[in-house]
Amino acid sequence: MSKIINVTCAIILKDKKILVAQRSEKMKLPLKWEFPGGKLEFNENETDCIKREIKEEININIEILQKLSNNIHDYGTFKINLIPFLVQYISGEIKLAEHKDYRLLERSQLSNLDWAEADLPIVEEFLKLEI
Ligand SMILES: Nc1nc2c([nH]c(=O)n2[C@@H]2O[C@H](COP(=O)(O)OP(=O)(O)OP(=O)(O)O)[C@@H](O)[C@H]2O)c(=O)[nH]1
Repeated sequence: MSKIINVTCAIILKDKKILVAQRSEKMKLPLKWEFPGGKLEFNENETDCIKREIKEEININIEILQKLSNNIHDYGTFKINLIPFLVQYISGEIKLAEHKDYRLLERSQLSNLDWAEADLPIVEEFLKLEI
């Protein structure tokens, strides 16, 4: 049985749009769309983790608005506990360190993406929020 990995991710609001990122060919789950984020480090809390990961991967600073429901998903070869945060863009120029691409989308466009499977319930929950 594979060990569970704790991963934080951020639904980033910028100019009333939502930032989504595409995984590169070299990453696990190649070319899938996801909310950027990454693995929780030893002794790190979830909010420090998401702020650090977004700075490292996207080069921007964020403010946390709300935590959404986590989703445990088994990919077969690995299992993750995906911990989502709704966040607001604060500052910085978007520069991708690892991802292949990103988009700033309207809510109505989110359902059309080829998402990493673990993100699907998170997209659903976000679409039900009244924001
Ligand atoms: N950051 C992020 N990872 C996600 C999401 N959904 C999802 O299934 N994952 C998975 O969670 C795992 C952790 O992501 P990561 O970006 O820190 O690590 P990685 O696998 O690219 O790095 P690694 O190859 O060094 O292990 C990845 O296997 C990724 O496929 C998501 O929305 N955001």
